[in-house]
Amino acid sequence: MRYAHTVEQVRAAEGELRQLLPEGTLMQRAAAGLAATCAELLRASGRIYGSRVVLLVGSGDNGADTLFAGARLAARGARVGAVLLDQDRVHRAALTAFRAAGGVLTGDQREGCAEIARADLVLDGIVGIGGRGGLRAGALPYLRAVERAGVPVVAVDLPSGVDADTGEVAGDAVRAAVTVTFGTHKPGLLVDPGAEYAGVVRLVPIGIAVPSAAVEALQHADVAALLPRPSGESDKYRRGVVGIAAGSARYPGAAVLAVSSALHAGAGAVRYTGSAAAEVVRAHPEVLVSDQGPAQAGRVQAWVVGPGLSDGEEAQRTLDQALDAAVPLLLDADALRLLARRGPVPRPDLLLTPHAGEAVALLAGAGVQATREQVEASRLPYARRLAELYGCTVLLKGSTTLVAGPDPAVPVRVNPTGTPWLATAGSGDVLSGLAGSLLAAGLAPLDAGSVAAYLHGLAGRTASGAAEGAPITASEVAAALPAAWRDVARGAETVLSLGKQLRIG
Ligand SMILES: NC(=O)C1=CN([C@@H]2O[C@H](COP(=O)(O)OP(=O)(O)OC[C@H]3O[C@@H](n4cnc5c(N)ncnc54)[C@H](O)[C@@H]3O)[C@@H](O)[C@H]2O)[C@@H](O)CC1
Ligand SMILES: Nc1ncnc2c1ncn2[C@@H]1O[C@H](COP(=O)(O)OP(=O)(O)O)[C@@H](O)[C@H]1O
Ligand SMILES: [K+]
Repeated sequence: MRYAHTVEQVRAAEGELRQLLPEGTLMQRAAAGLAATCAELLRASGRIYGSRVVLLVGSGDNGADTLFAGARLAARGARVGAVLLDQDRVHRAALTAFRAAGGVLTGDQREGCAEIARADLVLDGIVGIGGRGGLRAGALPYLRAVERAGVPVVAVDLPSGVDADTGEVAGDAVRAAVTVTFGTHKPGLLVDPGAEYAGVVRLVPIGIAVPSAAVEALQHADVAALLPRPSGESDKYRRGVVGIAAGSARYPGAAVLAVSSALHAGAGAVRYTGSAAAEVVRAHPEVLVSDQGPAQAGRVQAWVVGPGLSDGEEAQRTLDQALDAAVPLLLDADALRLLARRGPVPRPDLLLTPHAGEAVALLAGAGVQATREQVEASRLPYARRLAELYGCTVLLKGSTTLVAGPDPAVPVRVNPTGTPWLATAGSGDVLSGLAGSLLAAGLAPLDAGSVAAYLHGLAGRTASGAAEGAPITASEVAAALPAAWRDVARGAETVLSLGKQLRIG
């Protein structure tokens, strides 16, 4: 599991440890880890000796870490220049160490920008966890120079301008190739839009012990431990039967897709009820179909209601029957809009899987007005809010998928395997069938949602191909689920080569 903690938690843990250690120890640990990563990057693209490095140095300890790391690089022969964003407020000891090691201060803004244009690497030490609001105006000319030169940036602790606790970006922020973060991950490094700015994230342990995380991300081993596997005692009923109420005359395909992924997940059998029975059986002869609603469709261990269901009276009846059944329930797509009309039905065994637009409808159903843009910009707070308002687990889909439970003390799960190639029609139907099947196999809603998102992301990547990828269909994502499952079950660490993907390992 990969954990992320809030600024408040980090500060409390650092405060405790600092009492026990000689002054400056934590900062030196941070600087050493930072310098080691920078040295590795410089070596990979040439050599350290004679390479050009520019430090963007803010007024706090983030700037101090950067100066101490710059001193280490200068001592190894790099030509390191520092831009002081606030000439009057700079960590004195760090500046002294930097100059003693041969580091130089750049002159005025023009000279600083010219240095950036020639640099091999820029370190962003403008602000770390002490940053508030968007970046201040003084830093912007240097950011523009970095963008013009296309020089890679290593962000120190987190990209300046990204909110550490939420991943929100108010105004400008640094776009890093690599972020070297200290002690623990910060939620803003794992959740978009912040995660987009962080690039590859590397954690430098500095010895702090932090309590229960605010956010966590599953890794292969965690998912492998949660995957339901049949044993010698198993039969199809004991493995769990999932019921799918989906599809309509207009959208029969949604039913086929949800059923198809449900068949490839943990359940031993899939029941289908709805108007697309003929299409479902043609595609998947192994499915038990019924034209009755959930109340008469036979026993299941979990229901999935919503993909392509439409929102008429029949759909409403289907939802009501599924809500009455005393088994775990996943609501997606049209069922979410129907639920929004009626408002929260708090149930610990309920899993909602909205995208941002459906989240807006659910929020409105609970009396909270928000726009799609607001939800996308503040994914973490809105996922938490929805889970609290609806008293159930919420999987918020999109650029980073989050799964939040109703108890605010339980960490929100962020999915590390997503790929934008999944933004293809019907891929949400595949996700809901998969998660429903895992619910039927006995996983708790938080586990079912996060394991489903993990496998769905891996399947998307597998279907799309390595590196740059290629467009995929939702059917191909469903077909790639067994490969994703095997990959996880083997326990092999998938080495995914692109920047964002490296966070998995
Ligand atoms: N606290 C500790 O024990 C450790 C802290 N470390 C470093 O210290 C950092 C936190 O240091 P600080 O608490 O001094 O805070 P920061 O250095 O993150 O930022 C605070 C300073 O930035 C200014 N500032 C705030 N918002 C800004 C904005 N939007 N634009 C420009 N300037 C802004 C403030 O006026 C203040 O002077 C961490 O991110 C990490 O890099 C590490 O050395 C590890 C140990
Ligand atoms: N930019 C993105 N990056 C990663 N995943 C995405 C992105 N956009 C959408 N997705 C994923 O694609 C799927 C789309 O689901 P959904 O919006 O319900 O589409 P549909 O209704 O067509 O099935 C979700 O799993 C979502 O998380
Ligand atoms: K920074």
